[in-house]
Amino acid sequence: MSRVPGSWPPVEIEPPVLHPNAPAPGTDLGVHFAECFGCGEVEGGLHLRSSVGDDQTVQSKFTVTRAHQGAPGLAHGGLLACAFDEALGSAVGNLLRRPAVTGRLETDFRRPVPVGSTLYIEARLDGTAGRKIYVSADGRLDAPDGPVAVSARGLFVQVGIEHFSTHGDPQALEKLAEAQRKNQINP
Ligand SMILES: CCCCC/C=C\C/C=C\C/C=C\C/C=C\CCCC(=O)SCCNC(=O)CCNC(=O)[C@H](O)C(C)(C)COP(=O)(O)OP(=O)(O)OC[C@H]1O[C@@H](n2cnc3c(N)ncnc32)[C@H](O)[C@@H]1OP(=O)(O)O
Repeated sequence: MSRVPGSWPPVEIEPPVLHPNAPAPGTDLGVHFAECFGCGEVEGGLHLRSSVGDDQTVQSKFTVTRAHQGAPGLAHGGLLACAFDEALGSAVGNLLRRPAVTGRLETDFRRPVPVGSTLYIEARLDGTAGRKIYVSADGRLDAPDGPVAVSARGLFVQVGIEHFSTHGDPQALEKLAEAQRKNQINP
C-alpha cells in the first residue's frame, strides 16, 4: 500500500507566537484537570506526563498498561490516538494559552506498541491560521530517540471559554478556574 501524505499544514499558516506567559523549556506541566482521561488521576487512564521542550514543543511520556490493550499484549489504537490528542492539546493550551478544541486528528500507526512499553511523544506547534491551530507529533518507542511507532497531526480550533460552560459542566469549570487562579503564578 502506498502512503501519500497530504501537504501539512493544508492551508497557508502564520508561525506560532508563544504566549508571553508560556512556561519555559524544562517546566513540568502537571495535570490540567484531575478527571482528564489523558493526564488526570483516573483509574485506567493514560496518566500522560508532560513537560515543555525546546523549539515550541511539549514532551510527553505514556506507559502502556494492561488497561490499554486492544489485542492481547498490545495497545489499543484508539487509546494511542487519545494520548496524541492529549499531547497535542497540551502543546496548544500551554504554549499558546488559547482555549481550543480538537477539530481533526489523524494518526499513522507504524509499529505495534506492546504493553509495558513507553511512548516518548514530541508534540510541536506547526502554525496558525486565524482560529485554526495546526500541530503534529511523533511517538517513539521506549526512548526519546527510539523508532517512531505512531505519528499524528491535529487541527485545533480556538473557541470562546463559553464553549466549555455551554456544552460542558459549568460548575466543575468554575471550580477548576478557581483552583488555577490560586495555584498560578502567571495567569
Ligand atoms: C482562558 C485561557 C485558557 C487557556 C488555556 C490554558 C491552559 C490549558 C492548559 C492545558 C490544556 C492541556 C491539555 C489539553 C488536553 C487535551 C486536549 C483534548 C482536546 C479535546 O479532545 S476537545 C474534545 C473533542 N473536540 C470537540 O468536542 C470539538 C467539537 N466540535 C466543535 O465544537 C466545533 O465543530 C468546532 C469548535 C471545532 C468548530 O466549530 P465552529 O462553529 O466554532 O467553527 P467552524 O465550523 O466555522 O470552524 C472554524 C474553522 O475550522 C475549520 N474546521 C473545523 N473543523 C474542521 C475539521 N474537522 N476539518 C477541517 N477543518 C475544520 C473550518 O473549516 C473553519 O475554517 P475556516 O475558518 O477557514 O472556514
